[in-house]
Amino acid sequence: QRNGLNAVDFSERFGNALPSLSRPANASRIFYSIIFDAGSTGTRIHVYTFIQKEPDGLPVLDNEMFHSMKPGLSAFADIPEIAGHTVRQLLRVAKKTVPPVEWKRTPVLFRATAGLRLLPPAKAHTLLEEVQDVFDESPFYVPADSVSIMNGTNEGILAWVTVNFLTGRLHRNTQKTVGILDLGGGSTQITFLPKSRKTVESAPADYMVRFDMFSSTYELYTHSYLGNGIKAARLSALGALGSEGTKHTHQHTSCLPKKYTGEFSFGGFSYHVSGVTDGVTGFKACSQELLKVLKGIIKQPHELKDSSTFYAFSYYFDHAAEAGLIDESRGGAVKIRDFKKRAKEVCNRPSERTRLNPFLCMDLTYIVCLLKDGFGFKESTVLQLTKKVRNVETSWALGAAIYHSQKFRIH
Ligand SMILES: Nc1ccn([C@@H]2O[C@H](COP(=O)(O)OP(=O)(O)O)[C@@H](O)[C@H]2O)c(=O)n1
Repeated sequence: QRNGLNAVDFSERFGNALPSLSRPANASRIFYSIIFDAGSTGTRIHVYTFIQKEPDGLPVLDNEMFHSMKPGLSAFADIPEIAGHTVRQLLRVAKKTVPPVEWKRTPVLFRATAGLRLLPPAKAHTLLEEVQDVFDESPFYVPADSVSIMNGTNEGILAWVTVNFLTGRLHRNTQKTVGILDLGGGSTQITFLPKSRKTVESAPADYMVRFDMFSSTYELYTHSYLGNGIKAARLSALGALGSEGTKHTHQHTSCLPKKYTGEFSFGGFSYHVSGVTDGVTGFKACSQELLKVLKGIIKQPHELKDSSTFYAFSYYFDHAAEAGLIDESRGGAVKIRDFKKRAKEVCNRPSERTRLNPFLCMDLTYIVCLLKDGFGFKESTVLQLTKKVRNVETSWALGAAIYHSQKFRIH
C-alpha cells in the first residue's frame, strides 16, 4: 500500500512470458488473445487480434471475434459437464480465428464474475475445474491461473481500460478519461478518475486504486456492488433472495401490471411473480420497493458533476434500447431525466404496459433509483450509452487482454 491507497490484487497475473517466435527486428508483430467472460447471464468468448508496432507502446486492436451463449455457467452448478461443453463449443470460435501456427503461443484466459461469486464456493470450484480441464486439452497457451473468479475491483478497472482505450484516451498522455457504469445481472460497477481531492478523501479506502499504465499513473475510484445487478436486485426487491429451489414461492410486486402472472429465471432458478391485485402499482410504488434494496448500500462519490462523462453499457444499454430511448445499433446520449420520464410512462400508462415487456417498468425504475438515489447523479447528467465502440464490445474483456499483453505495473 502507498499513500493510503489500496493495492489492486491482480492475482490473475499471468505466468511467464510467452515463448517467442523468431521474427525480423523492427517488424510489426501480430498477436492474439482469447478471453472468456463468464457472466451471471451468459458466457462469452472474445478473440482479439492485436498489432504491436512499437515494443513498449500500446498495441493496436485490429479485430475482435465475439460469440456468446446463454444462460450463465452458474445455471449448471449441478451439471458441471454442461459448463465444460459450453466452453468447448466457444473455443471453436478461437480455433477458426487464430491461425494454427499461433495456437500454442496464444493465451487463453477465463474470468467469472457475479454469477460464480454468488454460488457456494464448492460449486463454483467444481465449475472452474471443469473449465480448466477443457483448457488443458486445448491447443492454446494456458498460463498459470488461467481460470478463476475475478474480483470486482479488477472488473471495474478493466472495463475502464477498455472504454478509454477504445475512445483513444489511453493513446495520449492525458488524464482526460471517461468513467464507466456497468450493470450486470448479479453485480454493478462504477469506475472513474476523480477530479476533486474531496472525492478521494471521502471515498472508503478500498474504493481507491492506484496503478501505472503506459507511463501514466491513475488513481481510480472503483467499486463493484455484488447483489445489485439488475436481476439480483429484482430478487431482493421481491424478497426472493435465498428462496432458490423453493418451487412454490410466489412473489408480488407493484412494479408489474396488476393482472400479470409469470416467471423469470436467473442463476438456474425460476421465480414466479405477479402484480399486486389489490394495491397500488406504478412508478412511485415501484421505486419505493426498489429503494429498499439500495438503502445504505450504494456510496455516493463526492463529485458526480454534470460535466463528467460516463459511458454506460450492459443492461443500461439493453433497457434503454428496449424502452426506445436509443437506437439499438447506434446507442446514444441519454439524460438520467429521460430515463425517469420514460420509466414513469412505462409504469403508469396502461397502453405502454400492455405493449412492452412486463418487466420493463421494474428494470427502468431500478436504473433510475440506482443512478439517482444510489450513486447520487443529477438528473441532468448525460450518459453515453454504448454497446460497441468501433465495432468492439464494451466489456472488461478487452482491458484484460491489454493488461495481459502489456503487464502494466500495479502497485
Ligand atoms: N460482451 C458483453 C457482455 C455482457 N453484455 C451485457 O451485460 C449484461 C449482463 O452482464 P453479466 O451477465 O456479465 O452479469 P454480471 O456477471 O456482470 O453480473 C447483459 O445485458 C449482457 O447483454 C454485453 O452486452 N456484452
